Amino acid sequence: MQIKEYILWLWKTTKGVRATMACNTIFGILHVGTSIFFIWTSKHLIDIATGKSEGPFVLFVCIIVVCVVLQQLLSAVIKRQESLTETKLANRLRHSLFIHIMKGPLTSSENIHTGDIINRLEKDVNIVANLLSHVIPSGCVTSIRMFAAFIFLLSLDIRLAGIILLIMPVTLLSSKRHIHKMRKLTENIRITDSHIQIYLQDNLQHRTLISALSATNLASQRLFSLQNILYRQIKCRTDFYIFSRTMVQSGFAAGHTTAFLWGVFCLWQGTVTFGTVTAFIQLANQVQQPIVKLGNHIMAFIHTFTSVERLNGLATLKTEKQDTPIKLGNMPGIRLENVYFSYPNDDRNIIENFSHNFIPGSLTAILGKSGTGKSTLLHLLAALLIPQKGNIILYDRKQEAVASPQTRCNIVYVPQGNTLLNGTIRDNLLLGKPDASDEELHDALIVSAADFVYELPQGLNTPCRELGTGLSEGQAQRIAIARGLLHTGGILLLDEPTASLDKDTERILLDRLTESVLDKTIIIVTHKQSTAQFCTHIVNI
Ligand SMILES: Nc1ncnc2c1ncn2[C@@H]1O[C@H](COP(=O)(O)OP(=O)(O)OP(=O)(O)O)[C@@H](O)[C@H]1O
Repeated sequence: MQIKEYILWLWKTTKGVRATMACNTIFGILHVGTSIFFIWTSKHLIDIATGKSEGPFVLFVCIIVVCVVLQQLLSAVIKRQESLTETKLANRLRHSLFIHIMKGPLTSSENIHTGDIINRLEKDVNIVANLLSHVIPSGCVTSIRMFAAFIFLLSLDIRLAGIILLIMPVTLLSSKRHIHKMRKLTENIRITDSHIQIYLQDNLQHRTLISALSATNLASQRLFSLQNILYRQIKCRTDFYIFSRTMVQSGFAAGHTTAFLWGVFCLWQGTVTFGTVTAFIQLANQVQQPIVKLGNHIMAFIHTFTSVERLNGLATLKTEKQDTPIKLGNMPGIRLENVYFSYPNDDRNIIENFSHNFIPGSLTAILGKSGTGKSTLLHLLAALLIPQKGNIILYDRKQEAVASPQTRCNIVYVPQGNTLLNGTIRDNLLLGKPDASDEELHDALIVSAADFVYELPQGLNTPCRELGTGLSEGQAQRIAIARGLLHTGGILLLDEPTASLDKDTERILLDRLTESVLDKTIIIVTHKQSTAQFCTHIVNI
């Protein structure tokens, strides 16, 4: 990413909070104004006190008190505003990226591990939000503070101001080589950090398996070595940063000391007043703090490059076109004509010249060896994948439509395995139909042979913990079928719905499905002949 694109990306991200950011900057400038005014007043006050000039002593004391109170008030307002802007920015950015990823086609984000996505949405978003809400407004104010202090110094004594110019080695930090090296170091750190998050997520999610394989020690060693890599990378960046920072600060310290000694010398010579020297020392501080701050801001700006690149990687993932859904009649059919499909970066045709007509109201079993492409076929029917060649057409008596995200409203897809989300059984069912009544929930649970729910102590309010923990695989699958049945859509796709069921439960489920679901075209992927026997059609792939 080029610096221009980086800045443009940041600019776009500030949409909606630009006014607040501008306000924060204005408050910061007011803070600078009061600081400079404070210094000017204190100079005069000291000159009046030491008899070098005349003026209203009490008025100057009052002005100083007002300046101090104003500074405290402004600091409090700035802190509050910065914190609120940061949260707002982070929420907006996280929300828009979340929606973007969720709307993407199946193949768009699957090369990025969920752990990495979460790491980006958490840490990189926070880094960017901090830069925009805090670093940039503060950088503007800091530069103005330096400039104002310098002009004031110039008005006091041109020679003292000249000395201040010597203490600007901060430019070292913005040299091209320096930026390039910091970017590289930060990039490596963020990648390793993501690897650790992926590793933690995988291992924690599969901790039962890891224990069963007695691989806890191995898991611990691997985590330790990943953490060691991160430690070394952070150490390397910290050393480099501390070295640059020390160079900058040493330059400043030398300039500051020279300036101070020069001021004392002028006082000794009687060429400046005591008030001027006090003002000078305060102004030198007004320059010192900003220089240190500016150095940190430049670092934060460089660190954020990597985060912006990582977030841009998510923001540029493909999305599906969001057009008006095409709703077909109650019981549509679906026709495949010479369909070819292969996954990206894989030359193999998983689906090759496949044709079949799933007629309205039919109940079809798709049989085939493991890995032959049965789940892929369901994904194609649901338009979660798009074929390279051939047509997939949904139709009813009146119209036809090529399978696309727009036709997905006609599809109810129940994937393989446990797909329950964190929440209660009721929450999971309502995902299928948010306004479903208890009676509708009851009917769907009966048809999917999941009436065991009513025997659980908490019934519909039973919590489904992570990945449906607390329920058996077969129970979770039947609740997922009930959820699918609640969803509107005339084509029901079931991927291995009976895989975890005993013979009796399998029969009850299929009996009830065939008796009650009369308004849907049903397609079942299965390995079991016993399931296929219930179907009106069989397709082998
Ligand atoms: N996201 C993917 N990217 C690349 N290749 C994939 C992807 N998903 C599946 N495949 C490949 O596509 C082939 C078909 O997979 P699919 O899951 O459709 O098989 P299946 O018939 O449903 O298998 P099973 O009966 O074991 O569930 C496999 O060889 C698999 O390696």
